[in-house]
Amino acid sequence: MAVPTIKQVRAYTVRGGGADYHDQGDGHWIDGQIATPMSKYPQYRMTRKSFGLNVLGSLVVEIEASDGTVGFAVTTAGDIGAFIVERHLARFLEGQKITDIELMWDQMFNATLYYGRKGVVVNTISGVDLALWDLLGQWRKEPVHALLGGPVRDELQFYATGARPDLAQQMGFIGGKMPLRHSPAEGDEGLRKNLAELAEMRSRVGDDFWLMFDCWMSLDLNYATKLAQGAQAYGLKWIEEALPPDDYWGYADLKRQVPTGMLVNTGEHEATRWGFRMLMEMDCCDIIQPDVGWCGGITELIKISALADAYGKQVIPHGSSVYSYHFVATRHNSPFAEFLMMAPEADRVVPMFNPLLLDEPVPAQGRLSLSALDQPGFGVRLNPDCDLARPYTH
Ligand SMILES: C[C@H](O)[C@H](O)[C@@H](O)[C@@H](O)C(=O)O
Ligand SMILES: [Mg+2]
Repeated sequence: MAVPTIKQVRAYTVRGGGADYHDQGDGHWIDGQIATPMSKYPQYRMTRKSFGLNVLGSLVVEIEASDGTVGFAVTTAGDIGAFIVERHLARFLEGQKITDIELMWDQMFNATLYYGRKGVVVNTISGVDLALWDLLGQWRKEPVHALLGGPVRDELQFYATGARPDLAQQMGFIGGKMPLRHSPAEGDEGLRKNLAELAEMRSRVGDDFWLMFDCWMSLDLNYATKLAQGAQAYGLKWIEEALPPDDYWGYADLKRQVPTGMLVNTGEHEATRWGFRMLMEMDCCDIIQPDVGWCGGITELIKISALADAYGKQVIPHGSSVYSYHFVATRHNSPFAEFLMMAPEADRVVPMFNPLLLDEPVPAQGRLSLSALDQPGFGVRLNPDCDLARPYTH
């Protein structure tokens, strides 16, 4: 059977949730007061939308093959991503065999090296890469995890990220990751509030349920060290993304300074095998947390994960719905996954990329059977009710 070629690549944008899950309505827990690198500016302290965390919006990449098969994927890149796809990356895709994913990835990455390397450009390349894997799965009529060598477990288990770890425990998740709400700008009083919130949650969930802090790049080394030391009394399992992503030196120091047994994790805003090589060679963290929609896609995450395995590191991808589930299912060093609670009060399970994807599987009792991931590609469809725009063509 002749391998089809890529006939056309199309890039759409959409607002309101979806892959850019920070793009939510007012009052959502994810836009409450959460510590960020902008918290030192009082006018940007109370919500993250105030400084523009949701400016990008979702990018939808659709790839049509010569035999009519269509693959798609979504990521966080919005209009910028649509421009890059239509006006730059499409030339490396159209006319290529749909199986030549490594070749297309290498050309997309090297052609954008002069203005990319990380951030929204690699988010965009990731979105194209995920769409290519979806297309291949659609054509071969196989789920992506089968294309990656097959599952090593028959179900996935999840921790939940959100404002209510106590409710996540009742829903059967294996742990709860809380956004850190007070930044160093609020001084020792803010530190006390952070620890009080952890203490309160620990009192609700008992001693064995995992509790973690997500610090979203907002701290300095001294504050992070004091927070970790204070949190030991409440059994904090890990301190996540305490420092800005480029502070490899700070992470290496923090990992040496936290209480024995507490994990230092990071990586969701890191990209490519080279970025994660830095994290591992400098011994910055215990678990790496690449986002498959931001780090370079499945093609790059395969490389990152193999390197991590050689270092004896676990790879627990940042929450990215089906795009990470198919990967996690196939990796020995990915024993659990993240599920972001996207209900405004973090009080019920709703699809992570709601409302953009139809058939998006969600965990029940904190677990997801591989049988829920048996459809071709990533097993999801675009919601036709979502208002897609195509701002650029080529
Ligand atoms: C909950 C965190 O503040 C972020 O919103 C979240 O996207 C990310 O850091 C995570 O690890 O889920
Ligand atoms: Mg995080």
